[in-house]
This record gives sequence, C-alpha cells and structure tokens, in this order.
Amino acid sequence: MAAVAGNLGAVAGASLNSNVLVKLDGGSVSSSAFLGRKLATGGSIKANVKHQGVVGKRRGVVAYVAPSTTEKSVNEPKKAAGGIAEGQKGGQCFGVFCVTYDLKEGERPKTWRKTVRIAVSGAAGMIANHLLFKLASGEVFGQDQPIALNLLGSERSRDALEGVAMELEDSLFPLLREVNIGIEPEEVFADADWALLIGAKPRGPGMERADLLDLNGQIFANQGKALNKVASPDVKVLVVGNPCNTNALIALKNAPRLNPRNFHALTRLDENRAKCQLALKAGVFYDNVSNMTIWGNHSTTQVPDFLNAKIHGARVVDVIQDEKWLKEEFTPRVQKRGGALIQKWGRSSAASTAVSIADAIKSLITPTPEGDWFSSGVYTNGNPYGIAEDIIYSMPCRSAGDGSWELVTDCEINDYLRERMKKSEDELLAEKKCVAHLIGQENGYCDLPEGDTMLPGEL
Ligand SMILES: NC(=O)c1ccc[n+]([C@@H]2O[C@H](COP(=O)([O-])OP(=O)(O)OC[C@H]3O[C@@H](n4cnc5c(N)ncnc54)[C@H](O)[C@@H]3O)[C@@H](O)[C@H]2O)c1
Repeated sequence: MAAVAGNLGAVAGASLNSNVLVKLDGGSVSSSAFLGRKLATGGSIKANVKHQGVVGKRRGVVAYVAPSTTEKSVNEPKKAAGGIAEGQKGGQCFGVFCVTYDLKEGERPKTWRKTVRIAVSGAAGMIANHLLFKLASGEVFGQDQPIALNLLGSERSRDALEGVAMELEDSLFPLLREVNIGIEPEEVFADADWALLIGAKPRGPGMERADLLDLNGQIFANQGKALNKVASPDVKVLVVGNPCNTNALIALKNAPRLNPRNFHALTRLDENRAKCQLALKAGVFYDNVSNMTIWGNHSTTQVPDFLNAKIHGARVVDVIQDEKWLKEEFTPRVQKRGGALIQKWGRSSAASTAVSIADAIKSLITPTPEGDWFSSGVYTNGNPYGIAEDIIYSMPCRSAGDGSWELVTDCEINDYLRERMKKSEDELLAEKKCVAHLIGQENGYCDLPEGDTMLPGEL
C-alpha cells in the first residue's frame, strides 16, 4: 500500500509501523495494518490515514472525501471476509486514496449513491489503461455513482500497477473514492461488486493453443476460487482475457457460491465491429444499426448475425440486398478484424476493447431499449436455439438494467446460421474438454478442431 499523498507527504521517508497514531495538521491520523509501499526515499509507511475536519482545506480534497451517504466508507472499520486479514481487503490502498476525511453531516454529497467496488485484473495492461479512466470519470456507472477500484496485477507488473495508481491519483476524479492494489486475487477481489478479468498471459512464440488454454485456464481457476471466497455474492464477472469464453467457464465452475448467470465473456467488441461494417456498407451512421448478435466463441468461428440485425428498424438483408457481400466479405471481416488491426499498428486492440467493456457494463445496468438487444457470452443453461448446455456461448440478451439479463428467444435461425453456430459450439465443446481438469471433470483430452481460430495477435 502507499499511504502517502497530500498532507501526508510530509512524512515521506519515515517508516511507520501499524497501529501508530500520527498527528498531522491538527487532524488525527490513525494507521491500519496495510503493507507499506516503498517510497522514493526508501522508507515505507504503514498507515491508513484518517484525517478529520479538513474538508475544503485544499483544492480537490473534497473530491476524495469518502463518507457521504455511502456505506462503504474507508473510515469505517472493515469487516473480515473469507479469511482475509482485516486491513488487507481489496489489496493495499494507494496514495491519496488512503486519505479519508470525516465530513460533517451537512457537508456530505447527498446525491451520491452507494459506492460500487470494481475489481480489475491485468490492471497494468493496455486495455485497463484505457478502461480505468473511463470507470473513474463516471462515464460508465454514472455521474452520481462513486466507485472503488481494486486493481490486480501480476508479480511482473507490480511496479507498473503503482504507476497506474499514481496516474489515477493525479487525475483528481471526484467519484473515485478508493484505489487498492495487489497481486493476490483473494485480497483484491474482496467485496467486489464487479470483477473485470482482463489479465491473461499472451501466447508465446511456438506455443500450442492447447498450452495456452491450460496456462490461462489455471489463472482463471484461481481467480474463480478467489471470487467464490471473497467477492460480493452478486458480483458480476466479465471475462476479457483470452480465450475468454472458456476462461469464463473455468472461473464459473470454480465459483459454485456465485450465480452462473452473472458470468460473461466479452463479445461486445465483435458486436461493435459488426455494427460498424454494416453502417459503412449501408451508408448510415452506426447508431442506426441495432439487433446485432454475435453467436458463439470469441474466435474466428464467431457468427455475426446479419439475418436478424436491423438498420433503421428494417432487416439488414432488405437494406443491403447483397447476400454475397454479407456472407463472403462482412462475415470474415468481422471475424478477423482483430488481426487486421494488429497488422496496421503492431498491437492488439486496447482502446476499442475498453470502450466495448464499458458498453457491456452499461448494457447490464441500463434497461435495454425496446425491441433491441446486445451480445454477451453467457452460460447456456436453457436456450431455445439447441446450443449445448454448460458452456459460455455468445447470444442475444436484454437487461432490465439491474445487472441481470434475459435471453432473446425469438431470433430466426436459418440453415446458414445454424451450420456456423454449430461450428463455434463444437469449438467451445472441444476447448471445454481440454480444460476438464480445471472444471472438476474427468476424462479430458485436447483435440481442438483443425486450424487456428483464435483471434490473431490477441493471444
Ligand atoms: N474479449 C475481447 O474482445 C478481447 C479483445 C482484446 C484483447 N483481449 C484479451 O485481453 C487480454 C489483455 O489484453 P491487453 O492488451 O490488456 O494485454 P497486456 O499484455 O497489455 O496486459 C495484460 C496484463 O495482465 C497482467 N497479468 C498477466 N497475468 C495476470 C494474472 N494472473 N493476474 C493479474 N494480472 C495478470 C500482465 O502482467 C499485464 O500487465 C489478452 O488476453 C487479450 O487477448 C480480449
């Protein structure tokens, strides 16, 4: 943890043990048992600061004030959860986010809602570097919604994680009430209302696809176990790290306490890409494209559904009237968009992925517009499309805006779609066999379909 910022900068360089009481600027500073961040001076501070009665004393301070009407104020003693030592929940509080101020009742921002706690893995990576600032700005959860960020990194990205937290400090986001960092999922996921699982190992040179499934699968098995143990019982889990459908299944299977319906694999980027291509072809602005389903796996077997999609409320097939283009150009273009982007600038999509994560969250916390739907990789426990049960498969969903979703059950499926949907389903069933040892099943074997269908460069 870093407990050094603002007024506390004066003590930088000191090494404070836990349970020390420090008087500072007339306020009282009490410490908790957080681990200290190494300071530039080589010292470390083990203090969680409680500074009273200084609201408005320096510009921007009020922006970080916690208590308000939120019940998750860092001023309140933290209850132990899931065997996590008190003071370690959520990871280690960082810098200015360790400073909390007691506000007088009348000074609390009454319009703010209960703090939402968001755990983000791979927080020092490229996607998170875009996403975290969207979350903190209020763009995703709303301008009256304070948030706490619990950031999970890997051993290798420990320093980078602090760099990210420093940038969050310097951004002075009014709604950002806490930033906690750590490398232990059981600490970082504590009390999480949302878990955005982005961090994963990239595919190394010469690495077989099966090896990657196993390597990343172990990460998601551990993270599933940690979520099961310490996250909020209603935590919404969005898996981004590839292969995201199977990783989501692994996390779900390792979290029996949690509702399987709360696990999602991100296919919103694919949906957005498909909408963009249809808009381009039809010569319309892309917000006129609706009802876009991505069926199946987030791989090149995914099926962008032009049969049920609409432009200006009319069927795409009636507006574009070029079936050959829809089948032979549109479909592979969406399936391989990730690779095309990498060829252009040498790295995988990060900003547009972050946008699509924001979109995916907003789709679950906002009522879906009448007649429309969104795509998400969801648990196939009962569906009218004949998709195998017990996998994570992208399908059309609607939400009442409370974090839950319902399947759209009346899509038209023709032979063209059915054949391709089956291929993607077969791929997911094969991936599931490969990771049987990680989801409590026996007799696993890895016999993946011919060809490399994972998105190029994204693995
Ligand atoms: N589903 C999608 O639409 C989609 C789109 C783009 C990328 N992705 C995937 O998202 C993932 C992240 O992409 P990126 O560009 O941010 O990668 P990145 O390499 O920039 O960042 C990944 C970060 O995760 C960290 N990490 C690795 N293992 C970890 C672990 N066990 N716990 C916590 N952190 C860990 C790494 O140290 C790194 O900082 C990749 O798997 C990529 O394939 C998915």
